[in-house]
Amino acid sequence: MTEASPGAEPLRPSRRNLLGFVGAGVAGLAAGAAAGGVAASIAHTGGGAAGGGGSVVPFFGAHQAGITTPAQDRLHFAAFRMLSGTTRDDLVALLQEWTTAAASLTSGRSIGTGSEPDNALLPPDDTGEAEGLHAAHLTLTFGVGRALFDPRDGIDDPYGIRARLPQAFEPLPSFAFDLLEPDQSDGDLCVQACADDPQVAVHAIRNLARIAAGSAHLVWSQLGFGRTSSTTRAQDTPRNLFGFKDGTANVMSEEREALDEFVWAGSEAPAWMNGGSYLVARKIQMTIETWDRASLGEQERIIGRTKLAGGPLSGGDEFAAADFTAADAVDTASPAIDMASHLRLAHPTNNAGVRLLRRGYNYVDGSNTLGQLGAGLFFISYQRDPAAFVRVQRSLKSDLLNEYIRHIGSGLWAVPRGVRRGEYLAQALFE
Ligand SMILES: C=CC1=C(C)c2cc3[nH]c(cc4nc(cc5[nH]c(cc1n2)c(C)c5CCC(=O)O)C(CCC(=O)O)=C4C)c(C)c3C=C
Ligand SMILES: [Fe+2]
Repeated sequence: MTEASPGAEPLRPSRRNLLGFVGAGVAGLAAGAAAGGVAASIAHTGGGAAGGGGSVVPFFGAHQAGITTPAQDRLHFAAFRMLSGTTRDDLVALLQEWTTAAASLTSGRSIGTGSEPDNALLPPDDTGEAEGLHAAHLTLTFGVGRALFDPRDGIDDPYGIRARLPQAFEPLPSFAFDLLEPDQSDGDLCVQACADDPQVAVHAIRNLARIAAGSAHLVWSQLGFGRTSSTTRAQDTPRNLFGFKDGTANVMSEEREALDEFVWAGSEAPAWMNGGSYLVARKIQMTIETWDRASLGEQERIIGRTKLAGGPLSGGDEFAAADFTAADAVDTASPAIDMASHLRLAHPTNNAGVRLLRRGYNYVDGSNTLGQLGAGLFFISYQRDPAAFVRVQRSLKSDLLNEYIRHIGSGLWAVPRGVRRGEYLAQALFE
Protein backbone atom coordinates (compact mmCIF):
# COMPACT_ATOMS: atom_id res chain seq x y z
CA MET A 1 0.00 0.00 0.00
CA THR A 2 1.45 3.35 -0.96
CA GLU A 3 0.47 6.74 0.31
CA ALA A 4 0.37 9.86 -1.83
CA SER A 5 2.69 12.64 -0.81
CA PRO A 6 0.66 15.10 1.28
CA GLY A 7 1.64 18.02 -0.93
CA ALA A 8 3.80 19.12 -3.80
CA GLU A 9 6.56 20.29 -1.50
CA PRO A 10 9.83 19.72 -3.34
CA LEU A 11 12.25 20.86 -0.66
CA ARG A 12 11.49 18.41 2.09
CA PRO A 13 10.30 14.81 1.92
CA SER A 14 6.95 14.08 3.56
CA ARG A 15 7.04 12.48 6.99
CA ARG A 16 5.72 9.26 5.54
CA ASN A 17 8.30 9.29 2.78
CA LEU A 18 11.05 10.24 5.14
CA LEU A 19 10.19 7.46 7.51
CA GLY A 20 9.80 5.06 4.61
CA PHE A 21 13.24 6.04 3.40
CA VAL A 22 14.78 5.47 6.80
CA GLY A 23 12.89 2.20 7.12
CA ALA A 24 14.14 1.01 3.75
CA GLY A 25 17.64 1.96 4.76
CA VAL A 26 17.23 0.05 7.96
CA ALA A 27 15.95 -3.00 6.13
CA GLY A 28 18.92 -2.93 3.84
CA LEU A 29 21.53 -2.86 6.54
CA ALA A 30 23.04 -6.12 7.66
CA ALA A 31 22.15 -7.10 11.22
CA GLY A 32 24.67 -5.72 13.64
CA ALA A 33 25.81 -3.01 11.20
CA ALA A 34 27.10 0.25 12.57
CA ALA A 35 24.73 1.82 15.03
CA GLY A 36 24.39 4.95 12.93
CA GLY A 37 21.42 3.69 10.86
CA VAL A 38 18.30 4.44 12.78
CA ALA A 39 19.53 6.53 15.65
CA ALA A 40 21.64 8.90 13.58
CA SER A 41 18.85 9.49 11.08
CA ILE A 42 16.55 10.39 13.88
CA ALA A 43 19.01 12.70 15.53
CA HIS A 44 19.29 14.64 12.32
CA THR A 45 15.60 14.82 11.56
CA GLY A 46 14.26 15.08 15.09
CA GLY A 47 12.49 18.08 16.49
CA GLY A 48 12.83 19.94 19.70
CA ALA A 49 11.72 17.68 22.52
CA ALA A 50 13.85 18.04 25.61
CA GLY A 51 15.63 14.76 25.02
CA GLY A 52 16.40 11.99 27.44
CA GLY A 53 17.32 14.02 30.48
CA GLY A 54 18.98 10.96 31.98
CA SER A 55 15.77 9.00 31.83
CA VAL A 56 16.27 6.98 28.66
CA VAL A 57 15.74 3.23 28.56
CA PRO A 58 17.62 1.84 25.52
CA PHE A 59 15.27 0.70 22.78
CA PHE A 60 17.73 -1.67 21.07
CA GLY A 61 18.91 -4.86 22.72
CA ALA A 62 18.66 -8.62 22.92
CA HIS A 63 15.18 -8.42 24.47
CA GLN A 64 12.54 -5.74 24.02
CA ALA A 65 12.50 -3.13 26.75
CA GLY A 66 9.43 -2.88 28.98
CA ILE A 67 9.51 -6.44 30.29
CA THR A 68 12.28 -6.59 32.89
CA THR A 69 12.71 -2.78 32.87
CA PRO A 70 11.91 -1.43 36.37
CA ALA A 71 8.14 -0.99 36.15
CA GLN A 72 7.29 2.65 35.40
CA ASP A 73 4.34 4.42 37.04
CA ARG A 74 2.06 4.75 34.01
CA LEU A 75 0.72 2.65 31.19
CA HIS A 76 -0.97 3.26 27.88
CA PHE A 77 -1.67 -0.07 26.23
CA ALA A 78 -3.00 -0.16 22.67
CA ALA A 79 -4.25 -2.85 20.29
CA PHE A 80 -4.33 -2.41 16.51
CA ARG A 81 -6.03 -4.22 13.67
CA MET A 82 -4.51 -4.40 10.19
CA LEU A 83 -6.93 -2.91 7.67
CA SER A 84 -8.71 -5.12 5.17
CA GLY A 85 -6.71 -5.74 2.04
CA THR A 86 -3.35 -4.90 3.55
CA THR A 87 -0.39 -7.02 2.49
CA ARG A 88 2.86 -8.35 3.85
CA ASP A 89 4.61 -5.27 2.42
CA ASP A 90 2.23 -2.99 4.32
CA LEU A 91 2.92 -4.84 7.55
CA VAL A 92 6.68 -4.67 7.00
CA ALA A 93 6.49 -0.96 6.15
CA LEU A 94 4.48 -0.30 9.31
CA LEU A 95 6.96 -2.17 11.49
CA GLN A 96 9.82 -0.26 9.88
CA GLU A 97 8.15 3.08 10.53
CA TRP A 98 7.26 2.09 14.07
CA THR A 99 10.88 1.07 14.68
CA THR A 100 12.17 4.46 13.59
CA ALA A 101 9.54 6.28 15.61
CA ALA A 102 10.00 4.12 18.70
CA ALA A 103 13.80 4.62 18.71
CA SER A 104 13.18 8.34 18.58
CA LEU A 105 10.36 8.53 21.12
CA THR A 106 12.12 6.37 23.71
CA SER A 107 15.18 8.58 23.51
CA GLY A 108 13.04 11.64 24.27
CA ARG A 109 13.02 13.05 20.75
CA SER A 110 10.17 14.13 18.54
CA ILE A 111 9.16 12.12 15.52
CA GLY A 112 10.51 12.91 12.07
CA THR A 113 10.94 16.64 11.57
CA GLY A 114 9.28 17.41 14.89
CA SER A 115 6.28 19.52 15.81
CA GLU A 116 7.54 22.63 14.05
CA PRO A 117 8.37 21.63 10.48
CA ASP A 118 9.94 24.09 8.09
CA ASN A 119 6.81 24.09 5.94
CA ALA A 120 3.75 25.46 7.72
CA LEU A 121 1.50 24.11 4.97
CA LEU A 122 2.12 20.53 6.15
CA PRO A 123 0.85 18.93 9.35
CA PRO A 124 3.69 18.56 11.82
CA ASP A 125 5.33 15.11 11.94
CA ASP A 126 5.02 15.10 15.71
CA THR A 127 1.79 16.04 17.52
CA GLY A 128 3.79 18.15 19.94
CA GLU A 129 2.42 17.48 23.40
CA ALA A 130 5.68 15.94 24.57
CA GLU A 131 7.72 19.03 23.63
CA GLY A 132 9.83 19.99 26.61
CA LEU A 133 9.27 16.67 28.38
CA HIS A 134 11.99 14.14 29.04
CA ALA A 135 11.94 10.50 27.98
CA ALA A 136 10.49 9.59 31.41
CA HIS A 137 11.84 6.02 31.04
CA LEU A 138 9.46 5.46 28.16
CA THR A 139 9.49 1.90 26.87
CA LEU A 140 7.53 0.67 23.86
CA THR A 141 7.01 -3.06 23.73
CA PHE A 142 5.48 -4.47 20.57
CA GLY A 143 3.54 -7.72 20.12
CA VAL A 144 2.13 -9.70 17.22
CA GLY A 145 -1.33 -11.25 17.49
CA ARG A 146 -2.17 -14.85 16.62
CA ALA A 147 -4.79 -13.75 14.09
CA LEU A 148 -2.09 -12.36 11.79
CA PHE A 149 -1.17 -15.96 10.97
CA ASP A 150 -4.74 -16.94 10.06
CA PRO A 151 -6.67 -16.73 6.76
CA ARG A 152 -8.37 -13.40 6.18
CA ASP A 153 -10.48 -11.83 3.45
CA GLY A 154 -10.39 -15.11 1.55
CA ILE A 155 -6.58 -15.19 1.51
CA ASP A 156 -5.01 -18.19 3.18
CA ASP A 157 -1.83 -16.59 4.54
CA PRO A 158 -2.28 -12.85 3.92
CA TYR A 159 1.00 -11.77 5.51
CA GLY A 160 3.04 -14.77 4.38
CA ILE A 161 4.20 -15.63 7.90
CA ARG A 162 2.38 -18.91 8.62
CA ALA A 163 5.60 -20.92 8.22
CA ARG A 164 7.06 -18.98 11.16
CA LEU A 165 4.17 -19.66 13.55
CA PRO A 166 5.65 -20.86 16.86
CA GLN A 167 4.21 -24.12 18.13
CA ALA A 168 3.52 -22.56 21.52
CA PHE A 169 1.45 -19.72 20.06
CA GLU A 170 -2.00 -21.21 20.64
CA PRO A 171 -4.97 -18.89 21.23
CA LEU A 172 -6.03 -18.66 24.88
CA PRO A 173 -8.92 -20.97 25.77
CA SER A 174 -11.99 -19.56 27.50
CA PHE A 175 -11.88 -19.69 31.27
CA ALA A 176 -14.57 -20.12 33.91
CA PHE A 177 -16.24 -16.77 34.75
CA ASP A 178 -14.89 -15.03 31.61
CA LEU A 179 -17.14 -12.14 30.63
CA LEU A 180 -14.96 -10.84 27.84
CA GLU A 181 -15.98 -7.84 25.81
CA PRO A 182 -14.78 -8.11 22.19
CA ASP A 183 -14.12 -4.38 21.99
CA GLN A 184 -11.57 -4.69 24.80
CA SER A 185 -9.94 -7.87 23.61
CA ASP A 186 -7.39 -9.12 21.08
CA GLY A 187 -5.75 -7.28 18.20
CA ASP A 188 -3.31 -7.99 15.36
CA LEU A 189 -0.62 -5.88 17.00
CA CYS A 190 -0.19 -4.46 20.47
CA VAL A 191 1.96 -1.73 21.93
CA GLN A 192 2.63 -1.48 25.65
CA ALA A 193 3.80 2.07 26.38
CA CYS A 194 5.12 2.54 29.92
CA ALA A 195 6.56 5.78 31.27
CA ASP A 196 6.87 7.76 34.45
CA ASP A 197 4.87 10.58 32.84
CA PRO A 198 1.37 9.78 31.50
CA GLN A 199 1.65 12.45 28.81
CA VAL A 200 4.76 10.78 27.43
CA ALA A 201 3.06 7.38 27.24
CA VAL A 202 -0.08 8.80 25.60
CA HIS A 203 1.99 10.87 23.17
CA ALA A 204 3.79 7.73 22.05
CA ILE A 205 0.62 5.73 21.39
CA ARG A 206 -1.06 8.66 19.67
CA ASN A 207 1.85 9.13 17.30
CA LEU A 208 2.22 5.41 16.59
CA ALA A 209 -1.51 5.36 15.75
CA ARG A 210 -1.02 8.31 13.39
CA ILE A 211 1.83 6.56 11.67
CA ALA A 212 -0.31 3.44 11.29
CA ALA A 213 -3.06 5.33 9.44
CA GLY A 214 -3.71 3.64 6.13
CA SER A 215 -2.43 0.26 7.25
CA ALA A 216 -3.67 -0.38 10.78
CA HIS A 217 -6.39 0.99 13.03
CA LEU A 218 -6.35 1.48 16.79
CA VAL A 219 -9.13 -0.81 18.06
CA TRP A 220 -8.91 -0.32 21.82
CA SER A 221 -6.56 1.10 24.38
CA GLN A 222 -6.21 1.22 28.14
CA LEU A 223 -4.67 3.74 30.51
CA GLY A 224 -3.15 2.48 33.73
CA PHE A 225 -1.58 4.01 36.82
CA GLY A 226 0.09 2.82 39.99
CA ARG A 227 2.06 -0.15 38.70
CA THR A 228 0.93 -3.30 40.49
CA SER A 229 4.23 -5.11 40.23
CA SER A 230 7.89 -4.62 40.92
CA THR A 231 10.27 -6.06 38.37
CA THR A 232 13.44 -5.42 40.37
CA ARG A 233 14.31 -5.84 44.03
CA ALA A 234 15.31 -2.16 44.04
CA GLN A 235 11.61 -1.18 43.80
CA ASP A 236 9.15 -1.11 46.71
CA THR A 237 6.17 -3.38 46.27
CA PRO A 238 3.19 -1.31 45.12
CA ARG A 239 -0.47 -1.89 46.00
CA ASN A 240 -3.47 -2.82 43.90
CA LEU A 241 -6.93 -1.26 44.34
CA PHE A 242 -7.87 -3.88 46.96
CA GLY A 243 -5.15 -2.25 49.05
CA PHE A 244 -2.80 -5.27 49.06
CA LYS A 245 0.86 -5.34 48.12
CA ASP A 246 1.02 -6.82 44.63
CA GLY A 247 4.15 -8.20 43.01
CA THR A 248 5.96 -9.50 46.08
CA ALA A 249 6.70 -12.91 44.61
CA ASN A 250 7.24 -11.66 41.06
CA VAL A 251 10.04 -12.86 38.78
CA MET A 252 12.61 -10.08 39.23
CA SER A 253 15.13 -8.79 36.71
CA GLU A 254 17.97 -9.90 39.01
CA GLU A 255 16.87 -13.54 38.67
CA ARG A 256 18.73 -14.31 35.45
CA GLU A 257 18.17 -18.05 35.55
CA ALA A 258 14.49 -17.69 36.34
CA LEU A 259 14.10 -15.23 33.44
CA ASP A 260 15.60 -17.79 31.07
CA GLU A 261 13.44 -20.54 32.50
CA PHE A 262 10.12 -18.71 32.74
CA VAL A 263 10.15 -15.50 30.67
CA TRP A 264 12.34 -15.65 27.55
CA ALA A 265 11.49 -18.02 24.74
CA GLY A 266 14.57 -20.05 23.84
CA SER A 267 15.81 -22.30 21.08
CA GLU A 268 12.49 -24.16 21.01
CA ALA A 269 11.07 -21.03 19.33
CA PRO A 270 11.65 -19.80 15.76
CA ALA A 271 14.51 -17.28 15.42
CA TRP A 272 12.23 -14.22 15.59
CA MET A 273 10.94 -15.36 19.00
CA ASN A 274 14.20 -16.69 20.46
CA GLY A 275 14.74 -14.08 23.19
CA GLY A 276 11.14 -12.92 22.94
CA SER A 277 8.24 -13.62 25.26
CA TYR A 278 4.45 -13.99 25.26
CA LEU A 279 2.36 -11.15 26.64
CA VAL A 280 -1.02 -11.90 28.21
CA ALA A 281 -3.24 -8.94 29.07
CA ARG A 282 -6.43 -9.37 31.09
CA LYS A 283 -8.64 -6.44 31.93
CA ILE A 284 -10.03 -7.44 35.33
CA GLN A 285 -12.85 -5.39 36.79
CA MET A 286 -12.78 -5.25 40.58
CA THR A 287 -15.99 -4.63 42.53
CA ILE A 288 -14.19 -2.47 45.02
CA GLU A 289 -17.38 -1.24 46.72
CA THR A 290 -18.27 -4.83 47.72
CA TRP A 291 -14.68 -5.56 48.69
CA ASP A 292 -14.59 -2.50 50.93
CA ARG A 293 -17.46 -3.99 52.97
CA ALA A 294 -15.60 -7.26 53.61
CA SER A 295 -13.88 -7.50 57.00
CA LEU A 296 -10.12 -7.21 57.18
CA GLY A 297 -9.90 -10.86 58.25
CA GLU A 298 -11.95 -11.95 55.25
CA GLN A 299 -9.86 -9.84 52.85
CA GLU A 300 -6.67 -11.38 54.22
CA ARG A 301 -8.13 -14.91 54.06
CA ILE A 302 -9.01 -14.37 50.39
CA ILE A 303 -5.55 -13.15 49.41
CA GLY A 304 -3.60 -15.38 51.84
CA ARG A 305 -1.42 -12.49 53.02
CA THR A 306 -1.69 -9.75 55.63
CA LYS A 307 -2.98 -6.47 54.25
CA LEU A 308 -0.51 -3.99 55.69
CA ALA A 309 2.80 -5.84 55.76
CA GLY A 310 2.02 -8.30 52.97
CA GLY A 311 3.45 -11.34 54.78
CA PRO A 312 1.97 -14.81 54.16
CA LEU A 313 -0.67 -15.81 56.74
CA SER A 314 1.60 -18.69 57.78
CA GLY A 315 3.87 -16.04 59.35
CA GLY A 316 6.93 -13.93 58.61
CA ASP A 317 7.53 -10.70 56.77
CA GLU A 318 6.57 -9.82 53.20
CA PHE A 319 9.32 -11.89 51.64
CA ALA A 320 8.99 -14.93 53.90
CA ALA A 321 8.22 -18.15 52.08
CA ALA A 322 4.60 -19.27 52.42
CA ASP A 323 4.17 -22.43 54.49
CA PHE A 324 1.09 -24.16 53.12
CA THR A 325 1.26 -26.89 55.77
CA ALA A 326 1.05 -24.46 58.71
CA ALA A 327 -2.13 -24.57 60.81
CA ASP A 328 -4.19 -21.53 61.73
CA ALA A 329 -3.20 -20.22 65.18
CA VAL A 330 -6.82 -20.12 66.47
CA ASP A 331 -8.68 -22.72 64.40
CA THR A 332 -5.91 -25.31 64.47
CA ALA A 333 -7.91 -27.74 62.35
CA SER A 334 -7.71 -25.32 59.41
CA PRO A 335 -4.68 -24.26 57.39
CA ALA A 336 -3.27 -20.78 58.05
CA ILE A 337 -3.42 -20.12 54.30
CA ASP A 338 -6.91 -20.98 53.06
CA MET A 339 -7.16 -23.79 50.50
CA ALA A 340 -8.96 -21.40 48.11
CA SER A 341 -6.85 -18.30 48.78
CA HIS A 342 -5.31 -16.49 45.84
CA LEU A 343 -1.80 -17.01 47.20
CA ARG A 344 -2.14 -20.78 47.48
CA LEU A 345 -3.79 -21.25 44.09
CA ALA A 346 -1.42 -18.96 42.16
CA HIS A 347 1.73 -20.24 43.89
CA PRO A 348 4.24 -22.31 41.86
CA THR A 349 3.79 -25.29 44.21
CA ASN A 350 0.19 -25.52 42.99
CA ASN A 351 1.17 -25.01 39.35
CA ALA A 352 3.91 -27.50 38.51
CA GLY A 353 6.53 -24.91 39.44
CA VAL A 354 5.36 -22.31 36.89
CA ARG A 355 6.16 -18.64 37.53
CA LEU A 356 4.90 -15.59 35.59
CA LEU A 357 6.49 -12.16 35.29
CA ARG A 358 3.63 -9.83 36.21
CA ARG A 359 3.63 -6.20 35.04
CA GLY A 360 0.08 -4.95 35.52
CA TYR A 361 -1.43 -1.55 36.34
CA ASN A 362 -4.43 -0.24 38.22
CA TYR A 363 -7.10 1.46 36.17
CA VAL A 364 -10.25 3.52 36.80
CA ASP A 365 -12.49 4.12 33.78
CA GLY A 366 -14.84 6.69 35.34
CA SER A 367 -17.92 5.59 37.30
CA ASN A 368 -21.46 4.35 36.65
CA THR A 369 -24.88 5.75 37.56
CA LEU A 370 -24.88 3.74 40.81
CA GLY A 371 -21.85 5.68 41.95
CA GLN A 372 -19.53 2.71 41.51
CA LEU A 373 -16.06 3.20 40.11
CA GLY A 374 -15.15 1.33 36.94
CA ALA A 375 -12.03 0.15 38.70
CA GLY A 376 -9.77 -2.80 38.23
CA LEU A 377 -6.46 -4.32 37.39
CA PHE A 378 -5.06 -4.32 33.88
CA PHE A 379 -3.16 -7.55 34.44
CA ILE A 380 -0.15 -8.10 32.20
CA SER A 381 2.11 -11.11 32.40
CA TYR A 382 5.08 -12.23 30.35
CA GLN A 383 5.92 -15.89 30.01
CA ARG A 384 8.05 -18.14 27.86
CA ASP A 385 5.00 -20.14 26.84
CA PRO A 386 1.34 -19.02 26.97
CA ALA A 387 0.54 -22.43 28.48
CA ALA A 388 2.08 -21.17 31.74
CA PHE A 389 -0.57 -18.48 32.05
CA VAL A 390 -3.30 -20.97 31.12
CA ARG A 391 -2.10 -23.30 33.84
CA VAL A 392 -2.24 -20.63 36.57
CA GLN A 393 -5.51 -19.10 35.39
CA ARG A 394 -7.16 -22.55 35.39
CA SER A 395 -5.94 -23.07 38.96
CA LEU A 396 -7.68 -19.84 39.93
CA LYS A 397 -11.09 -21.34 39.07
CA SER A 398 -11.84 -21.89 42.77
CA ASP A 399 -10.15 -18.63 43.88
CA LEU A 400 -12.06 -16.83 46.68
CA LEU A 401 -11.15 -13.64 44.81
CA ASN A 402 -13.53 -14.54 41.98
CA GLU A 403 -16.48 -13.19 43.96
CA TYR A 404 -14.97 -9.71 43.65
CA ILE A 405 -13.52 -9.69 40.13
CA ARG A 406 -14.62 -10.15 36.49
CA HIS A 407 -12.31 -10.67 33.52
CA ILE A 408 -13.73 -8.32 30.88
CA GLY A 409 -10.88 -8.05 28.39
CA SER A 410 -8.19 -10.40 27.15
CA GLY A 411 -5.37 -10.65 24.65
CA LEU A 412 -2.32 -12.73 23.86
CA TRP A 413 0.58 -11.48 21.75
CA ALA A 414 3.96 -12.86 20.77
CA VAL A 415 6.59 -10.26 21.66
CA PRO A 416 9.51 -10.77 19.27
CA ARG A 417 13.07 -10.73 20.54
CA GLY A 418 14.76 -7.34 20.86
CA VAL A 419 15.63 -5.14 17.91
CA ARG A 420 19.30 -4.96 16.97
CA ARG A 421 20.65 -1.70 15.62
CA GLY A 422 20.06 -1.57 11.88
CA GLU A 423 17.07 -3.90 12.08
CA TYR A 424 13.36 -3.25 12.25
CA LEU A 425 10.91 -4.78 14.71
CA ALA A 426 10.23 -8.48 14.14
CA GLN A 427 12.45 -8.41 11.04
CA ALA A 428 13.36 -12.09 11.46
CA LEU A 429 9.66 -12.97 11.08
CA PHE A 430 9.85 -11.88 7.45
CA GLU A 431 13.23 -13.34 6.45
C1 LIG B 1 -3.42 -15.96 36.02
C2 LIG B 1 -2.65 -15.19 36.73
C3 LIG B 1 -3.11 -14.21 37.73
C4 LIG B 1 -4.21 -13.36 37.72
C5 LIG B 1 -5.24 -13.22 36.65
C6 LIG B 1 -4.16 -12.61 38.93
C7 LIG B 1 -5.10 -11.65 39.32
C8 LIG B 1 -5.05 -10.90 40.49
N1 LIG B 1 -4.10 -10.94 41.47
C9 LIG B 1 -4.39 -10.06 42.48
C10 LIG B 1 -3.66 -9.83 43.65
C11 LIG B 1 -2.52 -10.54 44.08
N2 LIG B 1 -1.87 -11.52 43.38
C12 LIG B 1 -0.80 -11.98 44.11
C13 LIG B 1 0.07 -12.98 43.75
C14 LIG B 1 0.07 -13.67 42.54
N3 LIG B 1 -0.88 -13.60 41.55
C15 LIG B 1 -0.53 -14.42 40.50
C16 LIG B 1 -1.23 -14.63 39.32
C17 LIG B 1 -2.41 -13.97 38.95
N4 LIG B 1 -3.08 -13.01 39.63
C18 LIG B 1 0.70 -15.04 40.85
C19 LIG B 1 1.46 -16.01 39.97
C20 LIG B 1 1.06 -14.59 42.11
C21 LIG B 1 2.31 -14.97 42.89
C22 LIG B 1 2.08 -16.19 43.68
C23 LIG B 1 3.34 -16.58 44.44
O1 LIG B 1 4.30 -17.02 43.81
O2 LIG B 1 3.37 -16.40 45.65
C24 LIG B 1 -0.78 -11.26 45.35
C25 LIG B 1 0.19 -11.50 46.50
C26 LIG B 1 1.43 -10.69 46.42
C27 LIG B 1 2.35 -11.07 45.29
O3 LIG B 1 3.12 -11.99 45.38
O4 LIG B 1 2.26 -10.41 44.27
C28 LIG B 1 -1.83 -10.35 45.32
C29 LIG B 1 -2.20 -9.35 46.38
C30 LIG B 1 -5.59 -9.40 42.10
C31 LIG B 1 -6.28 -8.34 42.93
C32 LIG B 1 -6.00 -9.91 40.88
C33 LIG B 1 -7.16 -9.58 40.06
C34 LIG B 1 -7.79 -8.44 40.08
FE1 LIG C 1 -2.59 -12.34 41.58
